[in-house]
Amino acid sequence: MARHAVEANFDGLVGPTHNYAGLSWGNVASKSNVHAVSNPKEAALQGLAKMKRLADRGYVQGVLPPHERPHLPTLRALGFEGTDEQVLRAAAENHPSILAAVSSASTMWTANAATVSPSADTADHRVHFTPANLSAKFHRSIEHRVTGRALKAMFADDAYFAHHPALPSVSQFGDEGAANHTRLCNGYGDPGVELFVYGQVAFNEQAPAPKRYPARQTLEASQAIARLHGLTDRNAVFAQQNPDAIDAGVFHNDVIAVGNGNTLFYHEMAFLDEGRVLADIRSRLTGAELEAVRVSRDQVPLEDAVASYLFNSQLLNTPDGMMLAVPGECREIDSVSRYLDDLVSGPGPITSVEVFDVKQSMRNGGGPACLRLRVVLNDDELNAMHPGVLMTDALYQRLTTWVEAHYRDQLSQEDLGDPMLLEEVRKALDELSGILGLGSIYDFQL
Ligand SMILES: NCCC[C@H](NC(=O)CCC(=O)O)C(=O)O
Repeated sequence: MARHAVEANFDGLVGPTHNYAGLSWGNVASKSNVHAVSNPKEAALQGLAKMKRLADRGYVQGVLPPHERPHLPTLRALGFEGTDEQVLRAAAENHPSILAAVSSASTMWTANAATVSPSADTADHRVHFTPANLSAKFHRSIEHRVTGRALKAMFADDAYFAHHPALPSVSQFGDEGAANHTRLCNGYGDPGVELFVYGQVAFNEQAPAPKRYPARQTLEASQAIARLHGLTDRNAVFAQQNPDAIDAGVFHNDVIAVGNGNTLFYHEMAFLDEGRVLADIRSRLTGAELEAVRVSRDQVPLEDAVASYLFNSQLLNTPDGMMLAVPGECREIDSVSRYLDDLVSGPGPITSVEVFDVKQSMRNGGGPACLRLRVVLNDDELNAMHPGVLMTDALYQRLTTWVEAHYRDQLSQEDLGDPMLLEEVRKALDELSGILGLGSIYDFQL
């Protein structure tokens, strides 16, 4: 008999240095908003409002803390010396691009924090976590150590939870975490099928690959994660992303597909070999029939899918079907808005659509799905995890007050070298570790 389990969603709390630095070549929004002035306070409040709304609807909602940025240990490792102020000044004056990279609040996109396999799928029946090395982008490659610490603090009991270090940080093992990983299942507590989507085969130069933009995830990385998590051919499927989609700005699979339960919602351009992917899932899925909700180019052109982030939505169970939690931009693009109206009035599994305003994050290429890490937990595992990070009315109030007290309402590239900003961040994060009860996870606290 399957255990009762829930899908808990852990959203990344937006950090106080949220800014638009244009760091992600291949991510259209990041490039087109380069050097716009950001509003970190609004960004964090938008994220908290999303978490609160979903928690109020009865979903298990948690929060992952932001990291210390600018990250002084990285600047020191790159040879910047002296007091913190001197290090910051030297970086700001001589290497503003490096300072921007170590100042990114990119840990908000927790779909890239880790890959998580639920205990119903793994050989040792524990929940397995591997933080993503994010080696494709320097600003993101510095996330995994602190992410690993936070995940260990939240899921500490090794009777239930297994933590692996990130894969080797080289392009051959480029790993972007759950953004390229979807689980199909009957009930959450039933054994499922884990779909790993990769952009490129690293050790075969002849294999199909994008021409314009980088493929961030390799097959070899996905296979390594599956091995580490104790998955087998019976419950893991590996599928190549369509290289043309990557070249059109689909830098992660979660920009073009999302799955929940027995349903895979995807664009026809998502996979290199769509027929094989569906057949591989169907032959492994037990207890349920796969519902493939396919969106054609005629319904939604690929560029509209990328601009609206239609597929970067959360697909959530409701009492009478499934709800698609979409970013506001989906209602601003005609083809997408029309498609959504048809979708919910049709016979398929997706029965409602709700709009979430995460514009500050969207302008860096992060929609509702990028902002959350899914962790399927059975009742014992939910009881065993650290409860201080789970969203309640009280935690929402505390975090909102905390953001109001510590965050700026505008931030430009010039502000990143301000020593006051670093001080504000450390003070805020020190207080936050207390609020969340996670202990010391930041370098400045060790
Ligand atoms: N899953 C969504 C990730 C978005 C993220 N954007 C960024 O890092 C842009 C940051 C900037 O350009 O300032 C990325 O591309 O990895």
